[in-house]
Amino acid sequence: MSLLANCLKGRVRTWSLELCYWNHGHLEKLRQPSMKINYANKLKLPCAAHIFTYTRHAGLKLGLNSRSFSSTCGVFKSNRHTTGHTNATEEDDDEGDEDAIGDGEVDELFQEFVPTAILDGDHRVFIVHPDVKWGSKKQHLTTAELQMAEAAGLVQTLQNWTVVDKVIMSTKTPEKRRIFGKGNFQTLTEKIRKTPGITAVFVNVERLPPPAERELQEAWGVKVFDRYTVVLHIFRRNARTKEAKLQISLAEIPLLRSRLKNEVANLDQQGGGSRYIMGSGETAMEVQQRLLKERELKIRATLERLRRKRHLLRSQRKNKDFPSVSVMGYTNCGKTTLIKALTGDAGLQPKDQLFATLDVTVHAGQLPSRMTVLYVDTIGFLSQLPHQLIDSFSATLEDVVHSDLLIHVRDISHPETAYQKANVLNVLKNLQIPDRLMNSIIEVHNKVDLISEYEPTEPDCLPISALKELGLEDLRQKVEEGIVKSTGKQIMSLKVDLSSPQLGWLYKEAAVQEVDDGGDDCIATVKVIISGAAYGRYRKLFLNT
Ligand SMILES: Nc1nc2c(ncn2[C@@H]2O[C@H](COP(=O)(O)OP(=O)(O)OP(=O)(O)O)[C@@H](O)[C@H]2O)c(=O)[nH]1
Ligand SMILES: [Mg+2]
Repeated sequence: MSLLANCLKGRVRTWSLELCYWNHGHLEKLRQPSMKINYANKLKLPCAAHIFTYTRHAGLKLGLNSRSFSSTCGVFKSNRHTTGHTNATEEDDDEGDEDAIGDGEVDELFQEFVPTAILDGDHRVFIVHPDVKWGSKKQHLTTAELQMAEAAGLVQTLQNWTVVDKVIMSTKTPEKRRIFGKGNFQTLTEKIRKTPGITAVFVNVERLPPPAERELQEAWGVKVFDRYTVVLHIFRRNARTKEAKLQISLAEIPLLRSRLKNEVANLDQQGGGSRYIMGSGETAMEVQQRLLKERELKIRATLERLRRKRHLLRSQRKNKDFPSVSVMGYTNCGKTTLIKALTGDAGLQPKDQLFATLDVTVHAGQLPSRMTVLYVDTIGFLSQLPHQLIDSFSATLEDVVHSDLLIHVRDISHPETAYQKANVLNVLKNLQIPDRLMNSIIEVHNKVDLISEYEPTEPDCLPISALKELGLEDLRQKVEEGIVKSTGKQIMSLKVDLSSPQLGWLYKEAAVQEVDDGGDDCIATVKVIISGAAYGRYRKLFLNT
């Protein structure tokens, strides 16, 4: 009490710090009406495991602005990365938009609460892959070695993270807290404890429940991560746009909840976790849970505002009559490289990195008939990711649902290519992509340049190399056929009277490809891509039929 009170002394204003709670049993109530709210920047609290603060002003209860709040070893930490990079996404143009969501507002939410385990710098990682040999959890179409290679790839994607050692250990009981049987667990624990210099263990499972995470951490004496945590960390480092940042913040809420449960369980062991906070009628756990709930609602509301804006932009695109093609596939399969090759958009930056693209971006390209299409670059998929993560990105993936055609890019040189395909189709199924789109998928086998003798593995697939620009003309042709089919547009040759407004009308309402007047001043043959509805209007207006 005295430490905190002394630290705060002398800083002015009308706010009051209502309570603070210390892990070593102190329960204090402070009432200092003359305290400045951003004191916490300067505070260093040597052994506070939790500080819960909320302020009251004119009867309103407000969450403390955590940008100015830091707890030395608390559940949350603030973090301020600077990201200089921007992506040309639709959201960039906020000017004149009354409902615009400011960068500051989003950054504040993004930086506000970060699960501490994610923040703690660089890691020397020991990877454990539980190999389930039978039962419903057994993975088909892949092997433990390939899964381990993917796990190592995830770690190596993170700058300054290194893999120190890896172990594949078989288990019959992956759902148990310790995941492995007694003997294997003991062998593993000895190996981990004997490996010098490791700072974390990455258990290659979808999600570890909080009690399991706590127990493993205690047994191994270092931080323990699951796939969810590692992937979120990659996302956090790669996020550029407002929407991606908010989606990540939303996906982190379950992690924050788990950490909270672990912290409170630790406090309970010390005899202090379930105490009521004086005057509030709530326990420490309840206060934090409430704050998290409030945060979740705020993020969801902001995402909804962005979603509405995205919806508006999408309908504007539709009005301009540009068909859209969503390019999706497993992470690192070459989606961005392909769009760059199809559109010549130099702004696109393909990278040999998992989850390089986190933002949906749209790029215009031309088809053989000179029809303009918009290619939508999307976030890559990964096997064994919890629904929460996919759900938080579902607003972004709405673009996929609303496109006219899908291209499924596969890295055909990858040893797990069949497994990756099964995962992508599974995610699409869960996203409830309409049948008409599922049936329109163009499957592209990318990176054929890396295979000495390519043999098609399924009918109707197109071999290409996005990097070497091979097979792209065939792909454009196939996209055009698909678009014509899915949009109900037709390619027609019309005899047009050049003395009437017909040609001008066609330029406005359809996509004119060619005008051939054959030396005749009055009549031209015009090749046009036109929707059934527009052609009906044309006939009514100019042909009286
Ligand atoms: N050899 C070869 N490499 C390719 C080809 N296409 C893409 N790549 C490489 O594969 C890596 C990943 O490419 P990206 O286009 O970033 O892949 P992505 O699917 O957009 O990846 P995420 O956005 O991370 O999901 C890069 O190093 C590319 O140069 C190809 O046809 N041949
Ligand atoms: Mg990409």
